[in-house]
Amino acid sequence: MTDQSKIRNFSIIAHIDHGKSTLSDRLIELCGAVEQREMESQLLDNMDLERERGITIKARAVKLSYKALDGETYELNLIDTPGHVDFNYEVSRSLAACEGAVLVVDAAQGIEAQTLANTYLAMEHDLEIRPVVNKIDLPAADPARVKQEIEDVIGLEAQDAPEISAKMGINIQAVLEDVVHHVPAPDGDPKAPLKALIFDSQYDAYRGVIVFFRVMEGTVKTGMPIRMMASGAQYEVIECGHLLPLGMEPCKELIAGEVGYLTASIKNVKDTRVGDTITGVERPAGEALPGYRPAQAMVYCGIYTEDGSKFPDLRDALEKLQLNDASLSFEPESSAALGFGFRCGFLGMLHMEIIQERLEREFDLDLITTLPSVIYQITKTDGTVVMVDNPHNYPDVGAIATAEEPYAKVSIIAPPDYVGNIMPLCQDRRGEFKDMQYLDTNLVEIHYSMPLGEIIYDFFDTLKARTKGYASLDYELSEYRPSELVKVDLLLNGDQVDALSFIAHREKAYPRARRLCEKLKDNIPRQLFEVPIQAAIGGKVIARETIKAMRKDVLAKCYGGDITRKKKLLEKQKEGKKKMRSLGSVQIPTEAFMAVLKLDEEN
Ligand SMILES: Nc1nc2c(ncn2[C@@H]2O[C@H](COP(=O)(O)OP(=O)(O)OP(=O)(O)O)[C@@H](O)[C@H]2O)c(=O)[nH]1
Repeated sequence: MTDQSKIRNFSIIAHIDHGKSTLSDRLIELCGAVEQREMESQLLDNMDLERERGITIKARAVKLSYKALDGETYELNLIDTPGHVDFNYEVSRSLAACEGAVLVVDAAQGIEAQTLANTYLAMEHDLEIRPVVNKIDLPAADPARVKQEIEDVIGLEAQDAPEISAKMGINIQAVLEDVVHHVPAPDGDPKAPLKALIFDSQYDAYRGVIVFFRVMEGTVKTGMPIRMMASGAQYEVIECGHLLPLGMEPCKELIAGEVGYLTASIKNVKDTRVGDTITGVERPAGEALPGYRPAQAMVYCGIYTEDGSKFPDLRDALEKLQLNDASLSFEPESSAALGFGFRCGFLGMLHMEIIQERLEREFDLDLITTLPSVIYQITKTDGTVVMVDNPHNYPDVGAIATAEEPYAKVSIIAPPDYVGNIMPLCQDRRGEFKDMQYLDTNLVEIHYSMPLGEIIYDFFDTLKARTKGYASLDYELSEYRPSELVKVDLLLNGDQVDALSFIAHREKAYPRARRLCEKLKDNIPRQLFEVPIQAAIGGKVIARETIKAMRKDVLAKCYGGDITRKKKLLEKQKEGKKKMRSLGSVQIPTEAFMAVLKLDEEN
């Protein structure tokens, strides 16, 4: 049986680009797990998209076998964490599976925003944090200064922190020695009823869902009947084992403290939610592990294919993605402007972009997406309550008794110097200040209550820009509150374009409507006739732009007196006009349409 005292479970945390992935690779390499030539450049980020965007989307784990200088062999489980606010919950579950964290700090840059934010997260989970100073090969490296900074700013003992170059492979072993000797071994009774924490899962076409977990108490065995405590789903373990860098290694059992995977003919990741507790059916645990939270879609948008006949392909693609992503939701909808498509729900804007990109890239679809929206709660005058995630379904003003929008509890952590930049931003986003407290002399935590609709529009990016990247953000849906909501319709040539309607707070509706009109004007090519662009609330126009008619003399090319040709051309032009009008809308080139929708996300 595995010796618990020889197990070390840890994550690597760092500010972006400080060398987290490079160090992971080096650790894997040093443990002899993978020959260099076999190794993909970055094993832990194993999706193309992740590699290209330089972010880690889903948590992963890998087991390394390390023969330490003390002659003992240790089982090291390196658990990777995603790095964006949309996936904060997954990060928290991954950290909950660890006892320690290696904090990588760039020897030239020193402490940066996410260094602090991630350290704080690790502290919340009571992890043993081990600083490592990376990139000592750089000419600008100043490890002594950076160590002092770690001590002064974070308050972590850092004088003995390993000084390394992950890129050049210098002093990597010191990191492993440090982990082995300072990160505590896991505890937990292997004989207790099973409690295993799910921190990730993945769909595999042949084996069904592969669940990644950390055993907190008890033992997982092949053949054992198990139950997911939150979802209630029951299965029998077909295979369990360890996650090695190049694949899975089955074994008979995994004891408390170990990290591994199991398969059980599970058809859908929905049954194996991140954060859920796996227990045994025969001897179930009394209560689940703390911290489970079902994934909740925060942002919705309509997704359509450019080519309407590709609708079935879009459905197939979404179904496939959903097998692997329990937080993606979708249902069919239709639009007069765009045809048949799906209303999709996401954890946040990044999640939305990732899904859109995967649909386009992995499934070769050309998409049109509508403006993102949150879910509004409308009580009608007849007493019925409707949840509206699509402006198209927004009831008539006359039928609405109260309109409510979702609010979120927002927590921002930043150095005190930036408070002066953060507060006006939150106020501008209709935030309601709650409180502010000093975590230590260098960090404050500010709480706001803010409409979710204001957060999803680039709040995170603006916050980062205003704090030189130093602020970190976390938010959680709290409640619905009455709000002065309006539905704004966009009219082209007098006809409503349903895909461009949006719901907003009255105050924000005007500027947004104006911007949208301007963008439409800039993006729609001139037509043969003048096209008014209007934004209206109810019947009242609140913004207007005009696309001037193309001044093309259609007769210019007709030399001489060929009257039939002239007639034909004039006829064609008229037809053109008619076609546009009789279609009930202006023909907008798809690219222009997308440009308008895309640009608006930035506002
Ligand atoms: N000079 C030097 N460059 C390094 C070292 N370690 C990493 N780098 C470089 O720094 C850049 C970022 O490294 P990554 O390992 O991708 O950083 P990361 O923290 O994983 O970044 P994200 O995955 O985007 O969060 C890459 O270009 C690496 O080659 C080092 O020790 N010395």
